[in-house]
Amino acid sequence: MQELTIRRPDDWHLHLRDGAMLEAVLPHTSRHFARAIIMPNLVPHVATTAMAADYRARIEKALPEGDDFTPLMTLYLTEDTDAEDVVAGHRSGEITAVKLYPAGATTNSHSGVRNIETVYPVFERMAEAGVPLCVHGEVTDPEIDIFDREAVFIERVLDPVRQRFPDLRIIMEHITTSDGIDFVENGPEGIGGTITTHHLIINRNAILAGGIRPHYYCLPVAKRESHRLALRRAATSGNRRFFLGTDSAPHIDPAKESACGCAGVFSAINTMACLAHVFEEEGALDRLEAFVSLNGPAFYGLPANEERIRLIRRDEPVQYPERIETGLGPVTVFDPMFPLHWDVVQD
Ligand SMILES: NC(=O)N[C@@H](CC(=O)O)C(=O)O
Ligand SMILES: [Zn+2]
Ligand SMILES: [Zn+2]
Repeated sequence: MQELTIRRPDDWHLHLRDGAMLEAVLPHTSRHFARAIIMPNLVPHVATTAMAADYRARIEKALPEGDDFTPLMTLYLTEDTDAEDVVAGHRSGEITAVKLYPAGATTNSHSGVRNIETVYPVFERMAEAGVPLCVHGEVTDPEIDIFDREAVFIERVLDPVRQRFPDLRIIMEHITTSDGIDFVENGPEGIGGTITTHHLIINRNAILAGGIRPHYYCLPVAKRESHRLALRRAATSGNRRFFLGTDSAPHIDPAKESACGCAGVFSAINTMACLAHVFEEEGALDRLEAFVSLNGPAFYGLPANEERIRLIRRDEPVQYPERIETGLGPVTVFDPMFPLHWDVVQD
């Protein structure tokens, strides 16, 4: 039996939704994670500091008794965002970051940004005030092949923004390509990147293995194997610029198992077990703590968590539910397609 003790991890990209879904999924994150960056793509989207404060209160109310979990709130950037509200919200501690969704890029992104230059004045104020920008990095141009949308976004949007606002802290979220890894790795200090659990495990073939597998469909869509290997190398390297953002994104099964299924993988329950497996496979268990517990807070200028969790490798596979009930319908749990032997124990 192998054992590993690490600082309690944080999740730097998480969808908790609202209402009954929030109540059903939150305990699976708060059990293992101390903090999470909470995505603002609700309907209606979290547009102002006041709305973020209300949402935070709903999250705190849904927390299981005794769980110590801090939601780090974000604002959904639109072409109407008030830069002064962003700066004031960040200064007061209510807002940790601002989230850029290109309009139409992903779930609930229709109010996102159409023309990037219209939000340049907001970036200007964010750069001055030290407010980080989280980015869903895909172009939405239908002419661009879906597998190329991340690389093209870097070229058309991210790189120009980075050059124009050298002081803006930017997190390229859920990186799925070696282009994304290169951008973060070779960029200046203020550029970071999150990597999901599932993109370390599946490549694009998983979505079409013997038929359409909607539970492996997420955005950005998984890419070819060489990209997955680049993600693994970056995540397990210890490089401080890369940290975990699970992008755990629950949708009820009928919404995924449909002629036009939603994008999103729900992985909150078994993420730590999957990651321990991946890091063990890469001979990098000693760098798991950097990826899940140290690099993220360092980037965001927050202290690492003091509490510890223990990971134990059991001889027998550890069982996780195939799906959870939510009150709205079942939500399928990410299946890594290998047995999980790692168990998380809290002392
Ligand atoms: N990742 C996804 O496939 N889906 C996310 C949105 C997002 O992070 O792009 C969701 O909210 O469902
Ligand atoms: Zn996204
Ligand atoms: Zn997401």
